[in-house]
Amino acid sequence: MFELTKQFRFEAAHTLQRRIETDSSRRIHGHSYRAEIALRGYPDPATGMLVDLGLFEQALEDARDALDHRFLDEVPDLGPATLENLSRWIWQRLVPVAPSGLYRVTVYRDSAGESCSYFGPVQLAGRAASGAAA
Ligand SMILES: Nc1nc2c(c(=O)[nH]1)N=C([C@H](O)[C@H](O)COP(=O)(O)OP(=O)(O)OP(=O)(O)O)CN2
Ligand SMILES: [Zn+2]
Repeated sequence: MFELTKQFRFEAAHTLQRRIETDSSRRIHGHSYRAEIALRGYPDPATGMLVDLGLFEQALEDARDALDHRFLDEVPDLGPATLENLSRWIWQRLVPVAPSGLYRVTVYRDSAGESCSYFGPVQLAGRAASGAAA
């Protein structure tokens, strides 16, 4: 099994309703984010590639463009702009266009040492079915 990853960066603004740090979180402020998308599978013996990284990059461009230099509170279907919702939103945006083998979307906020990964509904179902601890 191979895992092939591609990253993109985006800068975006948001507000967040929280129980702590309420004032600063509710004010519009910005973060630098880094998204990593992982495909898993086996390379085509003829090309030696799981997928051409150029095609992979094209699939990510639309998601990056929809987030970069945006006010995340206004991005349709995102909900509160948390790392959790961002990673799932990118996954859902990629599902129709990403090469097969989409495995994980991780969104990093490096300045705070934070990240969140979304694995999609198929893997979650598999984990639950196998009795793996959450
Ligand atoms: N489960 C989650 N909890 C929190 C999230 C999240 O995405 N998932 N996000 C936040 C805040 O947005 C995040 O911690 C940033 O905090 P903020 O005060 O806005 O900015 P910082 O000064 O900490 O980070 P910089 O990017 O360096 O400005 C909270 N909880
Ligand atoms: Zn924030």
